Amino acid sequence: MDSSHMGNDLENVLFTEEQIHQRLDELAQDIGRDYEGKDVLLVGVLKGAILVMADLMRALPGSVPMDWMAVSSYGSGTKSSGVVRILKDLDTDITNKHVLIVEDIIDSGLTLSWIRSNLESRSPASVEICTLLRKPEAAKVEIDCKYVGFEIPNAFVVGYGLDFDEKYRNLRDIGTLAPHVYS
Ligand SMILES: O=P(O)(O)OC[C@H]1O[C@H](OP(=O)(O)OP(=O)(O)O)[C@H](O)[C@@H]1O
Ligand code: HPA
Ligand SMILES: [Mg+2]
Repeated sequence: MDSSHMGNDLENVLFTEEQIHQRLDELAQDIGRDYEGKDVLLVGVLKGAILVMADLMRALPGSVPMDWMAVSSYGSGTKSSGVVRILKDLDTDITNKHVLIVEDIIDSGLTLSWIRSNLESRSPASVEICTLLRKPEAAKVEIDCKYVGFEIPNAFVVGYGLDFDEKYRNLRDIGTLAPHVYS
């Protein structure tokens, strides 16, 4: 195991574990109220959303089922080309179901834009999105996202599920990476 201190690789902590949990609790209250009397299926997007899902679902009232999709952006080799391939599809038939997509971050928006229209083509009762983070300045497509944890500036962030080269996902806080890490 890499024994270096991941926390030292952060330039700035943007959100502590406590702030993240508190915000997810607030979102869970809104979601619980909006879906009162309805069955909702949480759909997480692997892998970044695993911790958002874990904390959000435990803050929701009642029993809430979850399912997962894994997708890969590819094409030019750059991140989020907008060309998306399904690596793992849902196990669940979502026809006539209320679907709430759970994400860690909306950056360009290309990933979620594709996933949303893919899910909408399956005749669900509804599709909404809950994301912990959104970067408004980075948007290449507008996404109608009902539940947003925090809006952040256009900087690369890691921690709480978010990675740089598959590292830092297990950091408890979310922060920006120090330049020495990628130079
Ligand atoms: O709005 P976009 O510009 O499309 O970027 C956002 C997506 O990119 C990241 O996932 P990534 O594809 O890196 O995979 P990961 O979740 O496994 O980290 C993140 O978790 C979002 O799913
Ligand atoms: N950090 C980690 N993964 C990401 C980001 C980010 O800022 N944007 C899209 N995927
Ligand atoms: Mg992701």
